[in-house]
Amino acid sequence: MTSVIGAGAFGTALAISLGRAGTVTLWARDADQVAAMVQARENAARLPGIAFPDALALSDDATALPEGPVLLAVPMQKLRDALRDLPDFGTRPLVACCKGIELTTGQSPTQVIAEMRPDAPAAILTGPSFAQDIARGLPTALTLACADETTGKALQQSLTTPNIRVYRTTDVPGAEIGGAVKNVMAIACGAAIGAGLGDSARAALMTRGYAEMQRMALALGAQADTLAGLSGFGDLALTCTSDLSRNFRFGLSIGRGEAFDPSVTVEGAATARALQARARKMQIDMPITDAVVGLIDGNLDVGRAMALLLSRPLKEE
Ligand SMILES: NC(=O)C1=CN([C@@H]2O[C@H](COP(=O)(O)OP(=O)(O)OC[C@H]3O[C@@H](n4cnc5c(N)ncnc54)[C@H](O)[C@@H]3O)[C@@H](O)[C@H]2O)C=CC1
Ligand SMILES: O=C(CO)COP(=O)(O)O
Repeated sequence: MTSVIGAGAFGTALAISLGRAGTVTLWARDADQVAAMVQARENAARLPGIAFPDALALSDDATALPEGPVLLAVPMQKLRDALRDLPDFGTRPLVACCKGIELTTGQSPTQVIAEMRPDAPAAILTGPSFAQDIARGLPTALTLACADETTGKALQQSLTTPNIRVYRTTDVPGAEIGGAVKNVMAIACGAAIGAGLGDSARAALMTRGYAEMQRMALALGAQADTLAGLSGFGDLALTCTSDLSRNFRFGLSIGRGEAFDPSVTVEGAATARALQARARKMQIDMPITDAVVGLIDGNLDVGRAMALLLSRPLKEE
């Protein structure tokens, strides 16, 4: 039986979808939140109005989760803390359900898992999907990346539901870099739209952002096909074009000069910094990522960032 750690938007949505297909346990660290969800049979904070299926069990006791894979649906920058606090799940597969790069170490989700739980097979579930869409039963397609093919195949089976079609790859770096970089590009696109620079500018940022994603991923040994798939191009397309994306909305607020609620999970903010540091170390050119860091730090405004990007030396595409 699958367990989901973290009753935020994504963890709850996955548990709802899995619970419509079979049994699942959703764990949250906050006993009061669990009690409220047991009572209401919904996650009123994150997905109000979407009823839990009967086969979704709730728990605040991570030592009592049933056998089976464990999905880790906590933000990237909290993954290490969560694993530090959680019990040892032995050799059960641990599936990261977060997107980004750890700021303090430059590590990807599965690298953090491998360091914290060396005995557990590590995988990542990523790709274009809004929690609201998954929870409402709308069709979605995701990528499950696992270096071990046998484990990956078993996870692909157990994570497929009536509305989630799971594709599989062994190209873990490709899937992870796609999911990390697309959030940074969504901030850039949001900032451009927020500042009134138009859809043509957005298309340019998406395309050149894809080039940055490719440069970093290929340098890490990823396959180009992975980046053209759901976890790369697919998620870039979704996140850079939808107001449902928190990264895009964060960018919008920068472009409009408005405040943004700091409690909202915006993975691209810390990840932009982490990617910039890694790119510099690897001598990879990532000018849009640099611009996003400048925007977040307040060292650049959107007009100046765009002017810098447009005045770079002319080159072949
Ligand atoms: N919301 C969405 O539509 C999607 C989110 N994701 C990814 O899922 C990940 C999580 O995002 P959301 O669920 O949307 O965020 P969220 O902000 O809704 O929820 C995060 C949850 O993690 C829990 N948490 C934080 N630190 C923890 C710790 N140390 N131990 C245990 N639990 C902890 C929080 O209590 C909260 O319930 C992100 O990496 C995001 O990119 C992926 C696809 C879709
Ligand atoms: O990852 C997502 C869609 O695939 C969710 O995007 P946001 O984190 O920007 O809301």
